[in-house]
Amino acid sequence: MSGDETGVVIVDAELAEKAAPLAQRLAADGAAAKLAAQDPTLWGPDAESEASIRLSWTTLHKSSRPLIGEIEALRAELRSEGVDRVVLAGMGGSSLAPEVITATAGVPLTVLDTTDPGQVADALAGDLERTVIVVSSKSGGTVETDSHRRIFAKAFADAGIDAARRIVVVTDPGSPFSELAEKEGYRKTFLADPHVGGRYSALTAFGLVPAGLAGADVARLLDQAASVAETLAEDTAENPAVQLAAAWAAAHEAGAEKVVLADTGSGIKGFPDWAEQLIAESTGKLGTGLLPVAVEGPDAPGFADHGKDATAVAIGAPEGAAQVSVTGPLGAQFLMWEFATALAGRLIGINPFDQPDVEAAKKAARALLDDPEKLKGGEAPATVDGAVEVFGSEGVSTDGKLADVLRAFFGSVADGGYIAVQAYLDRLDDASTSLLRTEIAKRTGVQTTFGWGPRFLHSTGQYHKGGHQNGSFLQITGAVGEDLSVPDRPYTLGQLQHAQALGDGQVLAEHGRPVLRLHLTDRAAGLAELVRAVQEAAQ
Ligand SMILES: O=P(O)(O)OC[C@H]1O[C@](O)(CO)[C@@H](O)[C@@H]1O
Repeated sequence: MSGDETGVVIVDAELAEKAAPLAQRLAADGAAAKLAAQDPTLWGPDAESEASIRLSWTTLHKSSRPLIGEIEALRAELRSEGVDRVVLAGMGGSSLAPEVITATAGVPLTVLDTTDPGQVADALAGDLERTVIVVSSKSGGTVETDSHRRIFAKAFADAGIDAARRIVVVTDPGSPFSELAEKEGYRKTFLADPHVGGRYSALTAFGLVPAGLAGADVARLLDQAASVAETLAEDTAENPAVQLAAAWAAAHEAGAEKVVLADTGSGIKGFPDWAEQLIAESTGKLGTGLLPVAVEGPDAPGFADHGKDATAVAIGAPEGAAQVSVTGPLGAQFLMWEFATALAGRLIGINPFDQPDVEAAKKAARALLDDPEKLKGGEAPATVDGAVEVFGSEGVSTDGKLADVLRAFFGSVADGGYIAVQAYLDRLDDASTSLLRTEIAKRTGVQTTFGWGPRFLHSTGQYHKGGHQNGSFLQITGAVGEDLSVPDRPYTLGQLQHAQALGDGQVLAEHGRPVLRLHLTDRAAGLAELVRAVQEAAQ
């Protein structure tokens, strides 16, 4: 983990000048100290009741301490039984932080936040004799996580392993998972603080248990957070969280609602993927908010060549086109970004603790699963080009070859809008799909995000439906080789994955957004054709 001082520097003089009065306003309002003291009135009367049950994260560096011994004891116990492979089933806030923590610490953790049958089958093919699965869900009702639990429980049983001894649950008190864990006699249940929302839960049991069981030094994370906690509570314009919030809000006011995040050698692995959920789900609502755009590095398109609609934020040194630089070790950064996001919410005028538009896509997917005929896709593709079937929402041109379709699609992006590539594929075996982000951003000059479905539905999905309505959506789905059934459920993983893509596409289309779905009937061949067509379309 990076040993740098925790700090925020607004490198861009023009932005610094615009941010200064907002930072002064936050300091004069006493907002940082009130936030540290968990004052729920900071976001106005409409947000007060939700905020009053969502602020315990400001003191987790103290309240999470007792967990450390429990995690260490369980890890030692498991290792003494030869169990040293940790699989984590969890969506959004229930897996993004442990993924960053373990990647940064260099310890292996298999994260399941997918419904791709191939990706889940690969996780099942690991050595089950040595495997423990951490099933993490605040609500205890998330369909992906429950499906993984069912699939692994059966696989353990089929392999003659006592499944209950290999399932560890992290959930909120009283959730369906906590009741189930008791009934089934699962190995251990960690009950998290219900007064912390998923995206603010990095330093609760949700972040610490899977990462600690996998071997990361989670006590150190709490030390790092503690080292910056007092500074974050100071009502000064120099407070780094105040600086970051003021920079974001000033940029937003000036029409730069996109925040492009690039790592510039922080030593933290994958931080933008965690920050994406925090920023998008917290701010993207009521037709406003900040759109995080996670990019590959400071030379990547979107960062290096960003226009007036975006702010370039470096995680690490202020390289290249960076307008803001944020430094510090991971534990401190978690807390600092959470403070900054909550304070930015106050400046932008939204409630940073709800996610009003997430449910719509879940509902649409459920409705499709209940109607197998619709799900089978009676709908015929508008065009087929090689291994790619083309489906478009109303008003999206599907005429001609794939390159023509893409040319028309790129050409129709709103002024100052963005393109979101959403791939419902295997993020390990189909990893190269993410290169499409770079290709499209480079060739169109439009800010372009990339998300794996259904993972992004629990992250940036809120913004796409609730934030600024200027996105154009490119969905990619793929043929499923061998499907996996979900024990005691009337659907397979492949059907669930398909329903999630179609359901979210429907909701986006109902918001009047253009949705182009490209279905790869052969994943490898279709992807190669798609990359070629993108290059041809944007010549
Ligand atoms: O921990 P849970 O309840 O399974 O939820 C997972 C994620 O889903 C969301 O509720 C959005 O769908 C996130 O806010 C959350 O982090």
